[in-house]
Amino acid sequence: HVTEKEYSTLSACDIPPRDRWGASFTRFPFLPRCMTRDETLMCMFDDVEDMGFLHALRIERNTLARFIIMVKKGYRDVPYHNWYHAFAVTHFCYLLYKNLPLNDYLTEMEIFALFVACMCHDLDHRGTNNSFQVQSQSILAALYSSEGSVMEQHHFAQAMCIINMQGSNIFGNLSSKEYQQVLDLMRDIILATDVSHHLLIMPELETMADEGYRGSSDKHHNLLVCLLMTACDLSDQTKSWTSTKKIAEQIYHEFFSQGDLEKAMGNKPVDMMDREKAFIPELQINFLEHIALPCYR
Ligand SMILES: Cc1nc2ccc(C(=O)NCC(C)C)cc2n2c(-c3cc(OC(C)(C)C)ccc3Cl)nnc12
Ligand SMILES: [Mg+2]
Ligand SMILES: [Zn+2]
Repeated sequence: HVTEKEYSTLSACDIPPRDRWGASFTRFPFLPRCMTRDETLMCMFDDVEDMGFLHALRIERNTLARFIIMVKKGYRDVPYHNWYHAFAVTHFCYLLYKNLPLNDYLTEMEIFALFVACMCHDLDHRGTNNSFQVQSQSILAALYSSEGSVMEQHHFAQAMCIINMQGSNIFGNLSSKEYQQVLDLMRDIILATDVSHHLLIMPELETMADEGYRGSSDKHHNLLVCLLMTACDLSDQTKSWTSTKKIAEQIYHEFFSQGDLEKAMGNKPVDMMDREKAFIPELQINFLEHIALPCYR
C-alpha cells in the first residue's frame, strides 16, 4: 500500500515540470541516476504529464502517483536490476519521445504502453537470469518454465497485480477495447525484454532497417516497439564513460553473485558469470559489438 507521506511528497509539488529539472533533462546526455530516490518519483510523474498522457488516457493524478510508488516498491535492492534501472530505462523512453518524432511511426497507445512497460519490465527481479531459475528449480520456473521467458512472465504478472490494485489502475478510465489493447501491448513488450527473444528477432530488425519502416504493417509496429524497448533497456551504455563503466560493474556484481550461487549448488557457471574466468573488457566489447551497437545503429 501507499503511505500518505509517500503520496503527498509526490503530488504536493506544483512547479511546472520543465522548470524543475533544467533544460538538460530532456536531452540524451542527461544522467537519470544522479537523482535522489524521492526526485525519481516526481520525475517519473512529470514525464507522464509532459507527454500528455494524463489527459489523453484520462488518468487521475493520485492514481498515477500511487501507481508509480507501487512500481518503485516492486523492485528489490539488487546490484543492477533495482528501481534505479527501471527509472533510467523509463527516462530514456521519455527522451526518445522528446527527441524523436515517435508519433510518425507509432500510435499514442503503443508509445504509452512502451513507457509503462519500461517502468514495469524488470519488476521483482532477483538478480539472477532465466537459466538460473530452471537450474535452481525456483518457484518462478515451476510457474513459467513451460512457456519460456520465466523472469519476463513474472515481471508482467507483477505489473498486472499493481494494475489490479484498488487506486493504482492507471488504465481504469480506458474503454474495454483500449484496456485489452494496452495490456496485450505491455505483455508483448515485457516478454520482448528476454535476451533470447531479442536475439531471435535481430535478423527481422535488420531486414526492416534495410527495407524501411512500413507504418501500415502491424509486424513493423511490433518490431519497432521491441527495438525501442531494448534501446531503453541498454541506455546506460549511451551515457558518459564514467556512468557506463559504473553500470557495467553493477551488472558483473550481479552476474558473479549468480556464478557463486551456481558453484555452491555444484553447477558450473558460464564464463561471463564466473569471477575466476570472466575477462570483463573482452565480454563488454563483444556485448557492445554484437548487441548494443546494432540496436542503436
Ligand atoms: C552492459 C551490459 N552488458 C551485458 C553483458 C552480457 C549480457 C547477457 O545477458 N549476455 C548473455 C546473452 C547475450 C546470451 C547482458 C548485458 N547487459 C544488459 C542486459 C540486457 C538484457 O536484455 C536485452 C536488453 C534484450 C539485451 C538482459 C539482461 C541484461 Cl543484464 N544490459 N546491459 C548490459
Ligand atoms: Mg529483464
Ligand atoms: Zn532491464
